[in-house]
Amino acid sequence: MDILLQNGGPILVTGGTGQLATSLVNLGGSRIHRTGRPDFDFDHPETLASTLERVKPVAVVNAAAWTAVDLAESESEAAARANTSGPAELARLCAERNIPLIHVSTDYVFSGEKGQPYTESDPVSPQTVYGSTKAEGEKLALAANPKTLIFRTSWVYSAHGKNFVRTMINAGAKNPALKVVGDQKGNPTSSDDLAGAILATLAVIEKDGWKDEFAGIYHVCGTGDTTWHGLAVATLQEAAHYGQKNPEVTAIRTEDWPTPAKRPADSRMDNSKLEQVFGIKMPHWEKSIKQIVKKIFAQ
Ligand SMILES: NC(=O)C1=CN([C@@H]2O[C@H](COP(=O)(O)OP(=O)(O)OC[C@H]3O[C@@H](n4cnc5c(N)ncnc54)[C@H](OP(=O)(O)O)[C@@H]3O)[C@@H](O)[C@H]2O)C=CC1
Ligand SMILES: Cc1cn([C@H]2C[C@H](O)[C@@H](COP(=O)(O)OP(=O)(O)O[C@H]3O[C@@H](C)C(=O)[C@@H](O)[C@H]3O)O2)c(=O)[nH]c1=O
Repeated sequence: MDILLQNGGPILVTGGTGQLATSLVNLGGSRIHRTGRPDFDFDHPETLASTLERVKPVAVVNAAAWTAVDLAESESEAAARANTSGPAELARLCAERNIPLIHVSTDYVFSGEKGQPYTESDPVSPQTVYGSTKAEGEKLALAANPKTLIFRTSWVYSAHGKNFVRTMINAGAKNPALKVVGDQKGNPTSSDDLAGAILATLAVIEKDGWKDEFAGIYHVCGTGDTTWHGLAVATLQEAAHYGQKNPEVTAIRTEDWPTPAKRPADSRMDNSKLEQVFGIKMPHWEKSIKQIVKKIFAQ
């Protein structure tokens, strides 16, 4: 059964064949209109207005972003076009049309030093170019359209696209032993679960009509937390059910896996606002990882 009402207008989903855009297309039914490069390209801002003019959406979900965290350190201008100025212009165009925008953001807007799950009222303090460009994008999108909702998510994985879970399955198939950082904590999120939450939110907005209190920031990540090492172990244990040999997975420290961008040590986020405002509960990551690994081996 479709989550969205059958008889509404088109919902524009940006992000081409990315993880979240694909999940939205798969779950959202006939009202989802997916767009991506070259038709919709933040590097060519004129394509934003032309896409909105053509599709005439009743709402927009922005799932397009620069997500290469390390590469952003050296490609900061392109990252800023995709994560900051592009979303700001998209929000402005949505405001002109008086339509809601769900803009997706990240746990990497936080430094990771709080020691407890972050809430929406915690100040951002990004430590990377990716995180800074996303934090700035949030601010500008909120300012440009009074009907903006920012959905901050984290550690997104799915059966398609580039993500840590697929990387671990591929690496595990080739290597007898893997090393994975065990001192960075967060909430793994299935892109299908995130898509489900976005569609359920749009359904509430359509059913109740727009309310000004809907605008603002929401944390929307898988329930439950772990480390990257914990996620790797859970993924490979599940993969073993499908005949993959289980490699040994050793937990290492952040300093033993040097990267250009410094990841937050603890970017756990609290989802309670999403439940309070929209009545949406996110599934536990340990349940969702089983579904996604199953999908990966069914391909
Ligand atoms: N992946 C993750 O772990 C996390 C993601 N997020 C956020 O969730 C959202 C969705 O991420 P996810 O689906 O994983 O991302 P993906 O990297 O899977 O997909 C992103 C898409 O954005 C498109 N894109 C990149 N640059 C531009 C541009 N300049 N103009 C237009 N489109 C562009 C890409 O297009 P093309 O296919 O042409 O390259 C790609 O299809 C993003 O906002 C991201 O910041 C938040 C937390 C974690
Ligand atoms: C592949 C690999 C990574 N690692 C480490 C590096 C890093 O600290 C951590 C995560 O690795 P990745 O680089 O794959 O993940 P990363 O690109 O940092 O993932 C992030 O993407 C962006 C888009 C987000 O918004 C974040 O929420 C988060 O999901 O695991 C290992 O320790 N061993 C490995 O074999």
